Amino acid sequence: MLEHRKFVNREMEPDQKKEKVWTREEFTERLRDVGRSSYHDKHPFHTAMHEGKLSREQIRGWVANRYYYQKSVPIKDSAILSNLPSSELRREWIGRIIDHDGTHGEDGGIEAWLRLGEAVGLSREEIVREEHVVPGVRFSVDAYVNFARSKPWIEAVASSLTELFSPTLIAKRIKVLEQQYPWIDSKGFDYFQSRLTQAPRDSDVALKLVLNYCQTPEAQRRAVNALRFKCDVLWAQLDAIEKAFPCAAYSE
Ligand SMILES: O=C(O)c1cc(C(=O)O)c2c(n1)C(=O)C(=O)c1cc(C(=O)O)[nH]c1-2
Repeated sequence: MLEHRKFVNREMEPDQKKEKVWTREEFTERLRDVGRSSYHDKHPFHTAMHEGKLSREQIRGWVANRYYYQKSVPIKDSAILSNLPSSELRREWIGRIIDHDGTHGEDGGIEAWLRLGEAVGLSREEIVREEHVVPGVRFSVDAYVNFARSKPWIEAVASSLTELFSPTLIAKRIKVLEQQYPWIDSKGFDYFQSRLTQAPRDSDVALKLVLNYCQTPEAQRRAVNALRFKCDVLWAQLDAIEKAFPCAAYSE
């Protein structure tokens, strides 16, 4: 476990001198450092997925549990929206909710995730009933929604910056699923295809906001810590999934 990623006390790091404000470039690098050290692309469950080692049961467990994250993302974004102080900022953010919930006559990401569920052999009903969602996933996702509700909006925006790192992981995942898991109907991959354009656009907006609004050492430190928190949210989900669908089930 320890060789996969470094765990730090979020309150103590990063080591930023009180008086020093990072330049935009330095600040961006600090944020990217968080991804390099702590993003869930390095989680052993993802490593096993990428090596084609997951059983059907494990893939199904992952999809069924991730549904809880997917359905919570627009709730999280609605919480952020409610804390944004201007129409201009709310206009920037509102599209995220539509991306996931859809709009009249157009499906969103949650529907696409349910189609992925069907493509891996789950029924829509068992996903929506959350029969397979384990407590650790529920706790970590709920912590993310609560963070968005209760923290200053710019910290909540900073916590979404894991999306700076997701396109590389998702592009790899599409290839891996197609090549290593040919039993999955590739029609299920629409969700991931849409994220390849949505995530860079969203993280671009979020990064600009964070760079513009976090202008003191304290605000910058808080933004980095928010991103660390979010990496823990993603990591904890995979820990819980791995525990419920363990490595012993790798051989099918
Ligand atoms: O599959 C992934 O690895 C992954 C990661 C992330 C992320 O890094 O936060 C998101 C998503 N997917 C995703 O599908 C998604 O809609 C999403 C929204 C957010 C967010 O914090 O607002 N992150 C992510």
